[in-house]
Amino acid sequence: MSGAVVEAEGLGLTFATGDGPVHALKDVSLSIGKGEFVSFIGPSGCGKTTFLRCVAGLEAPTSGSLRVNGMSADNARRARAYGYVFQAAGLYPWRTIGGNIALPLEIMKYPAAERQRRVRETLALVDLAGFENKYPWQLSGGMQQRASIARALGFDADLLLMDEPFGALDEIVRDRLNEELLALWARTGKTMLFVTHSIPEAVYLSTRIVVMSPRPGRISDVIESPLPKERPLEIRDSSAFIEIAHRVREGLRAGMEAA
Ligand SMILES: Nc1ncnc2c1ncn2[C@@H]1O[C@H](COP(=O)(O)OP(=O)(O)OP(=O)(O)O)[C@@H](O)[C@H]1O
Repeated sequence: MSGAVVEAEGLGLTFATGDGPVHALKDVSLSIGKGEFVSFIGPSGCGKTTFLRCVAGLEAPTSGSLRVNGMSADNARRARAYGYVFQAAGLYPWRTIGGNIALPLEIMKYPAAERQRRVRETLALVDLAGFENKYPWQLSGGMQQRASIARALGFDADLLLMDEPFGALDEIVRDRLNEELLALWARTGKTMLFVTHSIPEAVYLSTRIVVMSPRPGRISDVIESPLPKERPLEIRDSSAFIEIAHRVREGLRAGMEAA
């Protein structure tokens, strides 16, 4: 066994639609090791969400193979191998922030005291200590997104799947959350799969950037980041950062031209 957290080999997914087949993914091969921070970037419709949903066992590939934590994606889903964070925070408005974070733990039948402990712990991790009894509408958009990350962290999965979690936020809030997410990643050592449309966000966060292109959705470039693990926001002005951003942009352009 390779020990990879995610191992995709020749992965393909074709949706049968009324207008004919849609090749959402074609021949995607990628191995993601423990503790990596991998971003997926590409134009709308290139299969980023579909790939994440395959890893999550929510979509069944039509060709190739996929292992998550050494098992089928379906079994990994059953074993609750991952936390999933969506673009919209998706908190239940009638539950408090603590109640929202506790919900998956209730479903998994964690005892009340353990639920309480984990709610407190994850809220502290995302810098929301003390907000347990507030309702989602009492929090800003950025705080709600942090609460949804806390919910995904609550049951200690080693793998976090994040689909454009900060896409709807303004740039200043997004910068702050990017910094916090990096700190959280450094503290927890989790494996991150992160979908984004933003080149600076992908370059700032990732140890590896997967550039995708559409029709059919496939990988057009994989970029290893030479940036150090410690990354103050100012690193975005460094020549190393600008160079990687340039390569991502070129990869996106080449992918669009080939499509
Ligand atoms: N359930 C489905 N049935 C049919 N086609 C689908 C389905 N889900 C996705 N697709 C198609 O598959 C392709 C890839 O979609 P996907 O949502 O993975 O792209 P994406 O890169 O995440 O796009 P975006 O950046 O807009 O979120 C698109 O052409 C989409 O229309």
